[in-house]
Amino acid sequence: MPETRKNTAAAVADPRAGRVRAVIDAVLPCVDAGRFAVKRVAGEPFHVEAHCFTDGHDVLRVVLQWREETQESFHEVEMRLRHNDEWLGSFTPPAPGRYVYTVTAWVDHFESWRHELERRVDEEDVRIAVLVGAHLLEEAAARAKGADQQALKQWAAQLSEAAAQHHASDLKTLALNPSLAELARRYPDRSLAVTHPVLLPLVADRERARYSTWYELFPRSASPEPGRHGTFKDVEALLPYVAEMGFDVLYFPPIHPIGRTRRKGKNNTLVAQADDVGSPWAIGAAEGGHKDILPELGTLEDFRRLVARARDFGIEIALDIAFQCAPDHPYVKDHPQWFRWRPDGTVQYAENPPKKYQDIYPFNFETEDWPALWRELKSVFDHWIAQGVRIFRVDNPHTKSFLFWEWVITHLKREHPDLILLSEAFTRPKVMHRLAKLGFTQSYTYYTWRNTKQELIDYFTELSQGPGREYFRPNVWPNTPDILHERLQSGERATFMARLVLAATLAANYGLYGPAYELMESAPLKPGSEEYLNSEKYQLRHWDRDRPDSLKPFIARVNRIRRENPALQSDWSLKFFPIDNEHLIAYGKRSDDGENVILTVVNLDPHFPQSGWLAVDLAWLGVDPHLPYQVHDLLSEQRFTWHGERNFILLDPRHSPAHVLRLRRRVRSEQDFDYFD
Ligand SMILES: O=P(O)(O)O[C@H]1O[C@H](CO)[C@@H](O[C@H]2O[C@H](CO)[C@@H](O)[C@H](O)[C@H]2O)[C@H](O)[C@H]1O
Repeated sequence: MPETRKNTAAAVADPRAGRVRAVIDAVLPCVDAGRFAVKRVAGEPFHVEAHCFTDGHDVLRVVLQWREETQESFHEVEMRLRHNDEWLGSFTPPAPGRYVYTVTAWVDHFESWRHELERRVDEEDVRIAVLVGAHLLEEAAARAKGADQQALKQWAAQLSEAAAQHHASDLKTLALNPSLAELARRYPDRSLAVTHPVLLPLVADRERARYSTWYELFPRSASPEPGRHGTFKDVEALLPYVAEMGFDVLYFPPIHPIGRTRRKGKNNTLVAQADDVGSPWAIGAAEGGHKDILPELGTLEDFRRLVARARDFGIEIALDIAFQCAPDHPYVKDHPQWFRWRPDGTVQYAENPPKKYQDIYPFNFETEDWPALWRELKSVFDHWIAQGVRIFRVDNPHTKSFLFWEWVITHLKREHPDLILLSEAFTRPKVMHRLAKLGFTQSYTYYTWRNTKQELIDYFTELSQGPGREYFRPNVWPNTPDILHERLQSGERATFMARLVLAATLAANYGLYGPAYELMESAPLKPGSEEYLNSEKYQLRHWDRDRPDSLKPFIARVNRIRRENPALQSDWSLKFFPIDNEHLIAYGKRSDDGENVILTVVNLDPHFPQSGWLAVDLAWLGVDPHLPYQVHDLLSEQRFTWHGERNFILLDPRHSPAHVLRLRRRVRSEQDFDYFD
């Protein structure tokens, strides 16, 4: 039966249905009418808006209802009318997990009566209205119990009695007594209430989902001795280095045994030499597969110790989940049905067009044995979770089945609500968004390829203000082992600094691939290529991390600024400000309470000083237009006193391509002298 006819039939069957007058037109936020979850952070208020009204001018009451997904009873929060039939309410999900919320509304006869009585002046009208009120209070008393019931009955009797004796103004004072109204409000008649038909889902993550600072390194290049394969113990020795730079997530490309058949050689060559180490994403060899560790890196014990040591430095280890197999992977022999075999007995290698991955087989998600495949892949996550890992970067998720992702993420997050999954899908926007909707906590973005002022403004406005922000949390990277953008190929220090400042201040989640970044590695494989020359993807590298020109101190400062300024730890407050120079970009971010305000200005031209007049919005900054204010450059420690909206900016890339300015408003102290806070 068509949906509308079913509804009509149900309405006729329910004797109440035709009497319901409250309408819930929309409940926001919601993603695809409730098909997917909105994302927020546990411990932070979640604001809900409902569009509710009724015919005529009776008064509505509207409540927001929410509960943990697995609980049965709802918590209820009264919503308040803002204007224009828009009702607001909020609740704070107490812990990471899945929640549901909805809205219930009803025409409230008691509130309507009060509203009506307030407007009455005619003595006889007031008297009748008061009698009506007495009747409503008796009804409320019938719904109440104990002392409340007695109080309501008493009030009803008082009103009936008073109606016969008192003047209109006394009657009104008596009837509109606010504390008695409060009591009556607790016992509303909800028999004709309507509830929004969809229980909307909400995923509450832990804080690191909103604010995280990632550093990617290849453990095999962590050795202090040139030519020796790095180990987890070497990475342990690098933890202070990573911590000093202020990173809180340390992410490794796959750490598993690497296939030998079709192993790739240095610089992505298709024939490996005897000493070539292969690509870590070519997972699986005689030594094992996705649950095993490449013996050269160390043992499972070493790994567990590294995870624990990292935690002492405030760093979480993130692993790469790359669901694909080198031809030598044990799965290929043990579960041949998980691969698509061609008539000639071969498997077509994996691709992410135009890239070709000749050294790996993709799984066939159309296999009839899919339940076993799904369970096995989930057990890979389970295995690493059992070793203490809670953050995963998922390789190329768009080349695997969407149904699988929804299933596996739902189950994993139900069991471990603190999991963070970063989706590495540099593909079509709609596909990236679908993956985020399916449950990925964070998503890679196109930031790497957004370089001009207008590109950055358009892209970050979309990310921070567009409807996708309800479920798509950007994680922006100025470089990755796969992407050495043309701009960075110039090797200019100012460009590396500017791209870093942009990433770190435009996005609350950002990461970089080091030490290539801090050492400003800039040589491409060949002209026009975005691949690094002598990429660590195919060979060991030895890095001189102590090089005097390293950007390490600069990165450490930028990350410290992020840590000390809540304005930079979330995305939605971003606001761009006009500045009359195409090479200068300016924007602000502020904390939820408006106390912490950061203005960033970046010179996108690495060669020349650029200057311009910046126009800020004083009301947005929370600055009194009649007082001067100070901006404190947290990069250079310079302080500038500004007046009014328009202020002059000059940025010389030879010194610093950016200002990260903390607003210091003028305040008056108790001793009555002025200072900047
Ligand atoms: O496809 P993307 O560009 O998003 O990159 C990710 O996935 C690739 C496949 O896992 C991975 O590619 C690397 O590993 C392949 C398998 O060993 C190898 O054939 C490629 O040459 C190598 O770049 C890429 O690193 C990863 O980020």
